[in-house]
Amino acid sequence: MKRDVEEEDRLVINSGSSNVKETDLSGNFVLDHVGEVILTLDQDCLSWTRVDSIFNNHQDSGSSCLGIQFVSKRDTTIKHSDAYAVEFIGWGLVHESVLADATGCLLGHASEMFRFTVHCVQRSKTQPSLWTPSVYTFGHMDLRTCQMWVARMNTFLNKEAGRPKSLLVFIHPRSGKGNGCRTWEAVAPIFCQAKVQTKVIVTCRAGQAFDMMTSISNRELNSYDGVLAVGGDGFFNEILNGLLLSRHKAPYPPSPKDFGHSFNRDENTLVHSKDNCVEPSGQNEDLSPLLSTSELIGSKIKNLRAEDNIGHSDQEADFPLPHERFRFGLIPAGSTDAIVMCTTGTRDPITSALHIVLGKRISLDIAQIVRWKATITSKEEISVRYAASFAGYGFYGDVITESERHRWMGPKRYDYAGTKVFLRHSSYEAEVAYVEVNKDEDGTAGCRTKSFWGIPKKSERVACRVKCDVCNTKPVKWSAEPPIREPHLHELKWLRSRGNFLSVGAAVISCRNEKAPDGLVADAHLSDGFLHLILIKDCPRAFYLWHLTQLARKGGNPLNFEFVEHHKTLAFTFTSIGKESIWNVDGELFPAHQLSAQVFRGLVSLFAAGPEV
Ligand SMILES: Nc1ncnc2c1ncn2[C@@H]1O[C@H](COP(=O)(O)OP(=O)(O)OP(=O)(O)O)[C@@H](O)[C@H]1O
Repeated sequence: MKRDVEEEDRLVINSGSSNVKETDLSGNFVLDHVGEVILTLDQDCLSWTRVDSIFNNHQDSGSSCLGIQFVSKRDTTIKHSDAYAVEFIGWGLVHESVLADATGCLLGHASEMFRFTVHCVQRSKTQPSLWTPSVYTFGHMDLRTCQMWVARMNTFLNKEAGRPKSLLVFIHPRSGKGNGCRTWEAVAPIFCQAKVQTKVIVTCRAGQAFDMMTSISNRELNSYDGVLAVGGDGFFNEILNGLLLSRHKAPYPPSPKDFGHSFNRDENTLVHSKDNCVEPSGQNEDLSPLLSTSELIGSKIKNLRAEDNIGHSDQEADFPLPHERFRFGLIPAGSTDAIVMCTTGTRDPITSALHIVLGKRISLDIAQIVRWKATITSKEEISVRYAASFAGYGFYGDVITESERHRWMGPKRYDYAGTKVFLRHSSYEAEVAYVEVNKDEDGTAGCRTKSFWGIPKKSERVACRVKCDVCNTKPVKWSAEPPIREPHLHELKWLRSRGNFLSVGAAVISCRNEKAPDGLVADAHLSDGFLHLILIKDCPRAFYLWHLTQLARKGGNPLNFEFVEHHKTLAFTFTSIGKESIWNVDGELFPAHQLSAQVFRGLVSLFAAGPEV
């Protein structure tokens, strides 16, 4: 007989409790390695109480035998929001008693019965950002009872919003220490258990993921719930650019009147025809023969604009940005993995995979960087890049240039290159103009220059975290729109800084990583719509070392120095004046003599919940 939902809702099996609601299911089961429990399922969670209270105060943390970790007896609830799979696993052994002998091994007997497992997330007690998968096995002698609980649990899990069903996965096999494929193998079972379909592509060359993201039709892209990068920040940047450069329609950044390029201030559009876009010159290749990988991609990116509709055969299918459903995901396998650190609070592939299968969502600001000239002598050649974490010049560009020469060293190349560039102590003359942000637009915004050369002051920091108030309280009008639009362009107040800089940097997010635990800008937010412009003026090497050591220290104050300018802004322009360095965009090389940049608030979403701090 067909049982309708209402009738099923009233079903209560072996209810030993008078508190059970009509909509709940309740029944006696055996929880593997715990014993007999009364199991209750309601719309928020699956919970249990132990029938046998003899062991209530015994072994209340998870036990192990021969290296196998068993469930903790202290845990008595699994929230649906923390569960990602429920599976009926058939007939087999369930361990019923929990006494441990002197060696910690479990004694007692096991019985055969029908079983189902619940896969969920467990948060580390010492490091709340670190998540591990955990599995609970419940047994019952009746097949139909087990199957019904599985079906009902799955009904609740299917109601959990935002969980992905189908993902496109790119793996960079040579990322970081060359562990891209092994990293994916370690997390792939989580996707299988969660019944997430994955189309996996292992890249054979730099630029392949970019090409595929550019040429994939919107219809096919819309058939996925997201795209995952198994690799580092540079690989993520490649995928991000593949999607945005061909689909994001937006005016180029605003600039001061004397910046000297063809941004049409009246119409808020950029006047550049295909004639403006020249093919990569040999000169460019000469400039940095070592940069072959990223410049190869760069040259492909160069003239690609959303308006050209390159690679889209199905123009009728739209791909709106920001996209309501489609998200990016990042499984860390790279050398720095700053984006993962900032968005999950840890650098752990399993944690990232769990954020993804649980369908977590966080918005991310994205900077649009428009290069007008690659070198002082080159013709105007417009090239656009999007950055999710950081764009830097001077020290940062030199480190990435140097490190590219020593890619064979793996992640250690950054220490080597950093030391070499630090000892070189080069400074570069440049002019930076940036948009002043009024205090009423952001209470903490505006220009901050530091007051003295002495002991740094502790600054007031509101770090970005899970359910961040700063990221979630901005007016909707800011969302994913250009930060400044007509008719407000003429109202912009441009401030300037000109001089010799050791580095010029623009942080979109805090850029935490293992070398800089709080990041370059500890109070940068993932989606507040601001860029943090960090200008480090030429100073004695010892002072610069002091700044770097503050950067490397948890709780340090790298920005509280007289020679450091920190400006929260919406857009900036940069022109090199004397000797040149190279820009570093999300860890990838980007030669630019003159560029402009702006930030788009929450332009893309990531499968992540934010850091627990
Ligand atoms: N199969 C491949 N072979 C070589 N390079 C590749 C391949 N796939 C992607 N790349 C490129 O390698 C670059 C670095 O990738 P990734 O970020 O994963 O590594 P990484 O070791 O963390 O390096 P970085 O610190 O520069 O980010 C990216 O620009 C990416 O385009």
